[in-house]
Amino acid sequence: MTFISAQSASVKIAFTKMHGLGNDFIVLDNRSNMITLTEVMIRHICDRHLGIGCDQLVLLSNPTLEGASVRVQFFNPDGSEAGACGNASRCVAKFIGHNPVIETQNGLLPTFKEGELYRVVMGVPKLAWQDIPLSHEADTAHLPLYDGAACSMGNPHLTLFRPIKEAALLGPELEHHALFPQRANIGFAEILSPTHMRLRVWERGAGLTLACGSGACAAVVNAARRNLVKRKCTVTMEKGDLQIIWEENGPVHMIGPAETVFTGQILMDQAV
Ligand SMILES: N[C@H](CCC[C@H](N)C(=O)O)C(=O)O
Repeated sequence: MTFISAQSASVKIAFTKMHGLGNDFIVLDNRSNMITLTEVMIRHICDRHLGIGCDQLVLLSNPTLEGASVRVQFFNPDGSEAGACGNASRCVAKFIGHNPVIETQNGLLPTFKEGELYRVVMGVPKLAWQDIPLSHEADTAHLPLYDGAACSMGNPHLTLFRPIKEAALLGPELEHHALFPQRANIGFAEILSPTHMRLRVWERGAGLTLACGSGACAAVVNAARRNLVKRKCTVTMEKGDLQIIWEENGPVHMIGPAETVFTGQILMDQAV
């Protein structure tokens, strides 16, 4: 329930704090259409010192597509909007309940509660250079950048098969590399076996995060394309595992936890 009260020049916005394996989110339920978010407000809410703090802000609104339960928009702390956010999609499935179909920029994502975990069908990965997008034609399975591989899960991902400790070092520069006209999320994957990898992601617009759901999907797709792993693979990140399954000629499934931490209200200066 979104609670809005306007006192002089400030407004109170109700929120729910959630996370998926430590990738944390502020969820704003705007199905009552009471909130008008600006980029300045998004950056303020996401700020871990001046606002509440999160890796992404998740805005829920009424669906516009046939078959959708809820429309979801994902915003990075720098104010940019992302077409996909796997960990947040599991949190939305928990928040809404009853296996909602999530409407995103990338289409409809079916969700399913499975015991204490949530499955999100994340869509078919886009492998063509134009769809990632890249700035020019390239073999997206073997890029000149550290021999990485790229795909889109509704957001651009470069996967490097390099030590995860290099994420903080190489991530910032590669996020803004000229090869990615919309920037990119940079995943560092250590292959442990044909069915297990360790992953750390430098996220576009957010920096180093503890987990990245779409990044885990992209890493399995990119590794499977190079026969480094099977299409069903466990991805271990800092606070736990995701199970990723890439169907033959089909969508990627992601299965993992979603936690609610607290609810509250943030007081925003209307001028923000
Ligand atoms: N930073 C990403 C969005 C969040 C992805 C991540 N938190 C996930 O769980 O997929 C981007 O700009 O594409």
